[in-house]
Amino acid sequence: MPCTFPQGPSPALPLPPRPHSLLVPLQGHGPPCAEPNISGENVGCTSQVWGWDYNSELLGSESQAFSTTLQMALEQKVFGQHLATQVVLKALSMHSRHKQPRKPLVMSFHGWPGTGKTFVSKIIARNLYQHHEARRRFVHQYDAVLHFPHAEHIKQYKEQLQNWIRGNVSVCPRSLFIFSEMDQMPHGLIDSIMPYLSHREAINGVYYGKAIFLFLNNAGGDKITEVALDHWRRQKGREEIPLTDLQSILSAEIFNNRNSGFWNSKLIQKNLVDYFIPFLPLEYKHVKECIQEEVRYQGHQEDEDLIIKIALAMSDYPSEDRIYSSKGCKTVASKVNLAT
Ligand SMILES: Nc1ncnc2c1ncn2[C@@H]1O[C@H](COP(=O)(O)OP(=O)(O)OP(=O)(O)O)[C@@H](O)[C@H]1O
Repeated sequence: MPCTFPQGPSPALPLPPRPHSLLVPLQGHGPPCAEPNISGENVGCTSQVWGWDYNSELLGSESQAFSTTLQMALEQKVFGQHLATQVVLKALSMHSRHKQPRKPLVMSFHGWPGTGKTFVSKIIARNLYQHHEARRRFVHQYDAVLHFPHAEHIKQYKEQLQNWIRGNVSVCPRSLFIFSEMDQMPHGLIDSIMPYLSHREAINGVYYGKAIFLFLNNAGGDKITEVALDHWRRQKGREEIPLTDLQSILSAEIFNNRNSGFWNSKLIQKNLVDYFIPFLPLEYKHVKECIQEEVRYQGHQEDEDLIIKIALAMSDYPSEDRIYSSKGCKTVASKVNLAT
């Protein structure tokens, strides 16, 4: 069963003419089709080669083991994001248990830079697909700035994006799609994948319910910070910030904000995003933990004074109280490198 697929775009260049290819879904026991990944390279997707079928649902004890390992990774490595980690864990555990989930799992991460959105998406990818070769085949990253730089090419991008998703899911149903820099996404582009995110059986023989979509956005970050700051000013704990309020604030904000890739998006209107996940602004103590982690990673001796100095310098918002780091933990590695 031969398959041909479109090639991915050359980053930041006008798109080459794209072949109209016939996408043949992999049905049960046929030989593996070549898979289009973002680099345009064709690789197969035989999910069993690593001793584990990544395309099948997790059964009882496997599901429990997956949840426990993911929970440990999130709790140990991610600082100050109790809301995000709770929701991610619940959503993934539920989705991975089902043989035929009703729809793909769609999560939208929101927050200031450096708060852990990409970091968490990497932890998810690593835990879902432990083998690096599996990650290469099942995990697909799209960077709006890199892959969709020219708003005037939106028509081509729409077709291309549909082809990539259709092609990837037809051979690797449990594919993970990560869209970063969503704020730079040309308006309307993301709606082109709407049919794949809806509740359906299969479209032209391809079933999308097992796929997972993650959207990473800065849009909504200011609103999250407003809510967090308001809580802090009313002397309420970070843990008391209500998730449900934030979720509705986020969906409204990204729909109405012209600086968001979801501006006026039908995906939002039709409620196809399952979870809007807030990444809270990081406080001094979280930045300090990031610095400690980085000091260890770079193999330096822990120097408490130095760690405090860097963490204090990074806590800069709002200017009068300096509770949060406006860059999160983003520049920690270079700061530690320079200071040691
Ligand atoms: N909450 C966190 N806990 C632990 N480390 C973090 C956290 N947030 C950020 N980091 C560290 O900072 C680095 C940069 O963060 P990350 O790339 O996840 O930010 P981001 O939220 O995706 O930012 P942007 O919106 O600019 O893409 C991570 O690789 C990680 O080392």
